[in-house]
Amino acid sequence: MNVSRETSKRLQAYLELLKNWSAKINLVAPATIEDAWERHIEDSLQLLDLRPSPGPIWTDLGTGGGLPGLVIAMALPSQETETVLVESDQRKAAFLRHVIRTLEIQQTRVIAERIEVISGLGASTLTARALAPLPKLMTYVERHLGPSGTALLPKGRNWREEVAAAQLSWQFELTAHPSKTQPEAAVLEIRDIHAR
Ligand SMILES: C[S@@+](CC[C@H](N)C(=O)[O-])C[C@H]1O[C@@H](n2cnc3c(N)ncnc32)[C@H](O)[C@@H]1O
Repeated sequence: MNVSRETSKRLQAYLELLKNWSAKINLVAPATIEDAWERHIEDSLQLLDLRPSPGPIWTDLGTGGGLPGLVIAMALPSQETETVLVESDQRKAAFLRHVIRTLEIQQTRVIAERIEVISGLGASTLTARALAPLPKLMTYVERHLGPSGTALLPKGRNWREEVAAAQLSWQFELTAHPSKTQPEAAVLEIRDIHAR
């Protein structure tokens, strides 16, 4: 996805903060820091291209150091959508809030609690990267996705096995999009979820 020059500058500033704080807390795998634009920024931005239509709430579960939720919040057209980041690790949540304040990211808030205990967020779009295998992730998605919402879930090369395992307990509509940044990986677009 192409972003404006202003957004690109903010994303670079975010990467600087990510690198600085990574010296103290484990925000992303150290080996990925040098290649962070492709491994993290482009990997996150590809989700925006898959967003079905603008909606009021974009929720990112298990945001960690900001991926993909904070990148989405910086790149979304302003004002139309609130971004809600859920991250239970208090130090990571403090980092997310620091970035939001420092880069003046609008319409974005952090919930520093566990996904399982907070009330359903009714997300119009829901993302979660590297949070849990799909069968477990589906319980989180079902809790926080609104009735007509869409989940966009980046998954590694074993995504077909994860889908088969999840289908034992869940019915859902699925479109698998090839990842633009990782060979054999996919972004799973999931909606209309029902427990079997
Ligand atoms: C492997 S990291 C991935 C972080 C980020 N999404 C990424 O792709 O770089 C998983 C994150 O989810 C958070 N997490 C795991 N289980 C959680 C839960 N039940 N509620 C809230 N956050 C959770 C962890 O603290 C961690 O930061």
